[in-house]
Amino acid sequence: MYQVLYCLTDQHDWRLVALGGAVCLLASAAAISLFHRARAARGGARVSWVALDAVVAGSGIWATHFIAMQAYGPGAGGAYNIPLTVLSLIFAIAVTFIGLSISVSVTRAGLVALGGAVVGGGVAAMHYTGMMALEIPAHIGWATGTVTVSIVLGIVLGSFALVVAGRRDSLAGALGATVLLTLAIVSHHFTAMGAVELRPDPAVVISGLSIPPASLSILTASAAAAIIAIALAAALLDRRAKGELGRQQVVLDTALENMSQGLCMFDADGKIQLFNERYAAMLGRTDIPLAGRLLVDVLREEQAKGQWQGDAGEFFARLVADAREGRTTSQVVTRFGRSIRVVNQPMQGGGWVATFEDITEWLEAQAKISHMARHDALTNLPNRVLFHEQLEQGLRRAKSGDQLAVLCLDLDHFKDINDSLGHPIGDALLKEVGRRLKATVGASDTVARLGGDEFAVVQIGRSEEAAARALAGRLVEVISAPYEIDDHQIVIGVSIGISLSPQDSDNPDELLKNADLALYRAKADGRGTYRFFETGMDARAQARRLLEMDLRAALLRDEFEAYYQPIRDVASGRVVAFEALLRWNHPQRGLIAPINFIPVAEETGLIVQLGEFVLRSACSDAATWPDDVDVAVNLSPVQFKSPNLIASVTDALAASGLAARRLELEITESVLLQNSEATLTTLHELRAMGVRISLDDFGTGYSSLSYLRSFPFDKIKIDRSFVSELATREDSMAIIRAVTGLGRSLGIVTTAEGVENDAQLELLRREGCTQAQGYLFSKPRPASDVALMLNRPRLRVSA
Ligand SMILES: Nc1nc2c(ncn2[C@@H]2O[C@H](COP(=O)(O)O[C@H]3[C@@H](O)[C@H](n4cnc5c(=O)[nH]c(N)nc54)O[C@@H]3COP(=O)(O)O)[C@@H](O)[C@H]2O)c(=O)[nH]1
Repeated sequence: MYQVLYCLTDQHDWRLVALGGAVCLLASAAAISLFHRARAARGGARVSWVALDAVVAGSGIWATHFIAMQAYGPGAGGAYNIPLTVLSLIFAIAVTFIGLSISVSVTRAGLVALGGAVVGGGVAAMHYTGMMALEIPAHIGWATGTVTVSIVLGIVLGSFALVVAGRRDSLAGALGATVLLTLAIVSHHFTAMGAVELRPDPAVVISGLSIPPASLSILTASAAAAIIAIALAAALLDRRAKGELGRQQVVLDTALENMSQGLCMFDADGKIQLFNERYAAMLGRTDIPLAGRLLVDVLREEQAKGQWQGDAGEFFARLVADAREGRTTSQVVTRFGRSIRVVNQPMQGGGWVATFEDITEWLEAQAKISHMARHDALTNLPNRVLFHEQLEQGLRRAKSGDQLAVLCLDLDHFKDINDSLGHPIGDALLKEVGRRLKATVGASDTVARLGGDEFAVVQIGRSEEAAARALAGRLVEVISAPYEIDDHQIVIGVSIGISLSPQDSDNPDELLKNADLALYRAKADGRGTYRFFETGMDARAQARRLLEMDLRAALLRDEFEAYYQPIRDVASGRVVAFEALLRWNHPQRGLIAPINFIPVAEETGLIVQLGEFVLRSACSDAATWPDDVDVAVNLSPVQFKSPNLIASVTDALAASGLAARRLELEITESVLLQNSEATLTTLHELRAMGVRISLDDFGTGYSSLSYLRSFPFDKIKIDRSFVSELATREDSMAIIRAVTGLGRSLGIVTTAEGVENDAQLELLRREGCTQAQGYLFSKPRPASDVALMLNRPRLRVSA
């Protein structure tokens, strides 16, 4: 120690020592600044920063050494061996590069210190190589102990310098590290100089390959200038980088605080490094200190306040482990009644970023969409999709011995209500029907709206046939009870088809199809009732579907033809009219009678087209007949629902040129049964055109006499069932007598249908019946036979 002090005070020029110290401080400051830049960079950029740092630090150590050597009195007369001097600079730079490379790339303090120790070792390597370059007329010896101390000082202080520098990039840290690195270099140098033992010897010759002190002064001054330049450049770069960093920080902060998600960044230990306000607000952590705290501590604090439940330690350990093993996790948690999706994304180099998204509204929208996809918007009942699922579930869950019933419901004539009262009333009616259905079925039964006016029910139990029968009866009753909607009194019936599982099928689609077939039967049987599925319904429905397809094709292929049957005046025997009767010339099945296709044509609405065809044909054929022969055309009740009826009659008359008075339209009582106000208006309009109206099949309905009062018919046609029983049944005779009497007193023509023999004709003549029609005169025949039928009173040849 004394030796070192003596060396410093007595053997050195203090002005140059101060200069060396200043150069060393400057070089150390630049080296530490560059060290921070290198630590912040990655890959190739980091290597460049480390290399520049090594040049600055190595040159600084080297320049400090040689400036200090200029201050060293005993060495003043000497020179410096050039190769060793250069080698000392190379050692300084190379060893420093190795040490810095280690410290820059690691985080553990021990390893950072190891890098610092290597830098300290580089200082020593440079110093002693530089000392070997010194050529003076003396022998240089070394005090081993002091040499060791000098090396240890360089290594230890070098380690501390880089550990402090590596801890954080702050001004205090940078200053501390700069001072420590300066101390490492300076303390090593002067301790090492204290170890020098000179034995003067004039015989020692200075080699030719040496550099004189004056030249060395220039060299060290250049090195110092270079260090100052590099230090200034580094400082500038540092300032710029920090400025850029600051701007980026502002941008990052703005982005963080304006994002809709909450964000929190944790280091590898689970300590909160960064978070935004949204995160704190979303998790209700605004009043808890968060920055720099372990998440587990935050959770425990919340737990104490009753704001967090669970095992905080276990939860935290799992998060840390997931991040360590690179697992991204995602879950939805509920906080303060809100649903929050949390995603924990591990980061490279340890730690994780957690993002928090409030998905409450999104989940609600999802639930709404899913509800809408499976429910009917009008009634809020399950729709066909959900009904199918529930039916499948019911079938799966049904225990052995359980039975399941599917009831398909269709409102009777709902379309009429929609058409006459408008859709808002129709909608309100459907809603009320849905409500009544729900109120009537059992708690475990399912009600659905399959579309339009179709509803369905699934019933599960042990004796389902009896239960289904009881429920169907109740439903018919409940749905048929009057409705009061917007001051309208509405009455509507319902038809129900029922299929049972397992007997009818255990397949949901089959069960629905079978219930549908049974529903079709319920409608065909007069509506307002229920029917169970029976085997064979399927075949009948299939046949009906085929017939419907066939009918449509037949219309396109023009396979229909109007036949005519004469109607004779009973008194004179003259043909007064022909009744047009439709026939289907089927290419395979031959001539088909209307009884076999009119009902299907009526159900499908095809009767409208067929009726128009008969009207057109009848009018154009009749226009070619004698002027005193009329034509009668049958009108179906379905044609009265078509808004085109008047137009098609007008068109048929106009197109044929037939006088309206020669056209007779035959309607049955069932026409008057439906929406009678509108029907009567149409009948009056037809009548006003000059067309005559007959009441067909008289006597087969329920209230024939009251219908005679409701419209002034031109003709009553007595059904052939009375005529055929004339000879055998007294009451038939009485009815014919009553009707002909009624006709006479009301001034209405009466026509007896189905006259097959002279006896029947004779009786009718006696009772005063006006006209007769039947096989006695002729069967219905094609238009080409009209002339024949006009000329021959009897034409018994079959048609
Ligand atoms: N809406 C329309 N309905 C039509 C049309 N064409 C026919 N029809 C209706 O089809 C039903 C069956 O008609 P059809 O098989 O032609 O039978 C008619 C006559 O052949 C039959 N008739 C006549 N005389 C006798 C007889 O002496 N014996 C006997 N067993 N049958 C006889 O009666 C049918 C005519 O009846 P009606 O119409 O009541 O005068 C039938 O209900 C037709 O109305 C059409 O174009 N449109």
